[in-house]
Amino acid sequence: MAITYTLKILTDFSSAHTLRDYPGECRRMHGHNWKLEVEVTAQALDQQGMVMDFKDIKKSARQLCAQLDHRYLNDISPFDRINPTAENLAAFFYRGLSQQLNNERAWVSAITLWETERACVRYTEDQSP
Ligand SMILES: Nc1nc2c(c(=O)[nH]1)N=C([C@H](O)[C@H](O)COP(=O)(O)OP(=O)(O)OP(=O)(O)O)CN2
Ligand SMILES: [Zn+2]
Repeated sequence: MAITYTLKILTDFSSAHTLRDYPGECRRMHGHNWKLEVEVTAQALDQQGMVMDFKDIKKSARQLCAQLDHRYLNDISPFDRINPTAENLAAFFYRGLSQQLNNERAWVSAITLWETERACVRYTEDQSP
């Protein structure tokens, strides 16, 4: 029987963006209170009986959010080059947090980014450490 544990933490940040080449009002500058969910998965626990300390996941997620908080996203790399869509932001968080948190036993398995209370993207890659 395969066992899988998936942790999830929630944090948030506020920032403005404009969507380039967008045929609607989102091409004008506007802001969101983004909500970020980070999932970390493992199939075995550490000696403390944890996948990973929630505190470590929250710390890394908050540090990355701080780079975007109260900023105009289109000014910040890589969103000065690629559109600051929910999809591209989710990939940015996935890659950044994977670099910081993944180890031989546990890995960032999904990022869910809520752009509004009614719309989010869930981003995943190959499910392996
Ligand atoms: N696939 C995507 N679609 C849209 C994105 C995106 O990042 N990925 N972004 C936007 C805009 O940034 C917009 O601010 C969000 O629009 P929307 O979800 O429509 O939010 P509203 O609250 O304005 O819409 P309601 O109809 O009131 O729910 C657009 N699309
Ligand atoms: Zn928007």
